[in-house]
Amino acid sequence: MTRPLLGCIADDFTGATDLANNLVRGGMRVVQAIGVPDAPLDEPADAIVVALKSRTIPADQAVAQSLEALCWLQAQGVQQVYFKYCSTFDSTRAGNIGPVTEALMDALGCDFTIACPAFPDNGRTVFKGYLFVGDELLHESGMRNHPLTPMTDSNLVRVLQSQSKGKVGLVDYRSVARGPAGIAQRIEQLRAQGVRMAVVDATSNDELIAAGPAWAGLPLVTAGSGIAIGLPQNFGLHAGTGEAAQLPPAQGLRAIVSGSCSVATNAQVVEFLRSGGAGFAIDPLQLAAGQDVPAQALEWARSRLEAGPVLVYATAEPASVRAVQDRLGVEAAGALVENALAAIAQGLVRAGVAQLVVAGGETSGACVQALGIARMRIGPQIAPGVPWCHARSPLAPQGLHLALKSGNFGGAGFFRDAFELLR
Ligand SMILES: Nc1ncnc2c1ncn2[C@@H]1O[C@H](COP(=O)(O)OP(=O)(O)O)[C@@H](O)[C@H]1O
Ligand SMILES: O=C(O)[C@@H](O)C(=O)COP(=O)(O)O
Repeated sequence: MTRPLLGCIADDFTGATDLANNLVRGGMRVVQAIGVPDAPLDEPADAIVVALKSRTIPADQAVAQSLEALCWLQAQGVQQVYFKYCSTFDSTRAGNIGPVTEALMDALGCDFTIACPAFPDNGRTVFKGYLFVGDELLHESGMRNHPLTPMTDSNLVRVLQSQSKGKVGLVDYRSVARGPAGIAQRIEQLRAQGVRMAVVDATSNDELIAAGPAWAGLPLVTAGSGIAIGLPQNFGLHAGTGEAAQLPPAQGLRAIVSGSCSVATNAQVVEFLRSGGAGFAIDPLQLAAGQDVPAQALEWARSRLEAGPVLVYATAEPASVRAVQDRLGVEAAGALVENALAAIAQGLVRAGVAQLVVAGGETSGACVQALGIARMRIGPQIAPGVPWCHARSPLAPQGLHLALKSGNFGGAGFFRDAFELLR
């Protein structure tokens, strides 16, 4: 069996399918594992993505889990390691991008790496070290109100430096415009200045593809999913050489579980309800008061599932999220809602749902773990960064289709578009 070339560690589950999707589109055969597998890889793959739920946990735990993933990936013989985080650089004050990056560098004996969240297909661009989300700077975008990782500084050199011991620098757009030779020259300058990590400017797919060869010699790259489109060429693979898995035909009932409070998800929920979709809103304060909200949601869903996709959502606008957090605390509110949505996802699958969209990275982590899924196959793309996947679960031995939607990905009609693609 061929050895995998690229070993990836993703800090959340939507991010993992996003990266796997871009690698597949770039020509790689990809295996996506949920958590660190307890056995060696048993199928041919060019890349393996290990999905962790480590974005918002304490930094020391994120480091420990990432190092465990690294160890397993090294045992599979990977040649390069890719630490995948969010294209909006989602982090807490403590990290975890800086601490995990530095721990991986130390373990790999690597003295330099890059940090590039650019994902132009979804409007994430980096210019002079500043991250833009569409036409807005990161700190002016909806990300300033994220329930768990509010992003209030758009200067990524400053953000990464605040989480890191080593020195952070910038490979700016002028060097990137000169292609791999210009980038190599800039990296040498930065190394001479004692810089260990460099944010990389990138504003287009063309730049990311052209820059790809510049990363070939790095044992570790850290990024959103964007740079993945430039990596397969380093291993002699190109778009069109691999293909998205042919997923089995879709069967079973359809549902959406949404715990994302991001701007795009709020618009998607509004649009689904506006167009006549059936929705059940979860009130976190009722959960906190001990009401069996999951049972109520499942009771509500059971009579509606035959008629078409149902939506169960905790998605809310920032003011309402803040009010809940003020009452319950940020972490407690997040965990309460995630656990409830995970129990609902389990109940829905037990009730015959086999086409499930989950909106939100932390939410997806909680749901996929609750479904006992170990591995996912990547299928066709619904929207940039969001593929349909297929997985086996002890609750659905025949398998189920899953789409893990990152909070800010997808247009307003995403939920209906997703099911339409499976028809
Ligand atoms: N109404 C709500 N009030 C407070 N917290 C909420 C509410 N709805 C969802 N949450 C929490 O907000 C977080 C959203 O994060 P996540 O699922 O990663 O979404 P995104 O992909 O948009 O970042 C989760 O921890 C979720 O449980
Ligand atoms: O890179 C991205 O933006 C996504 O792949 C991602 O990580 C999304 O995280 P959530 O918005 O928390 O789903």
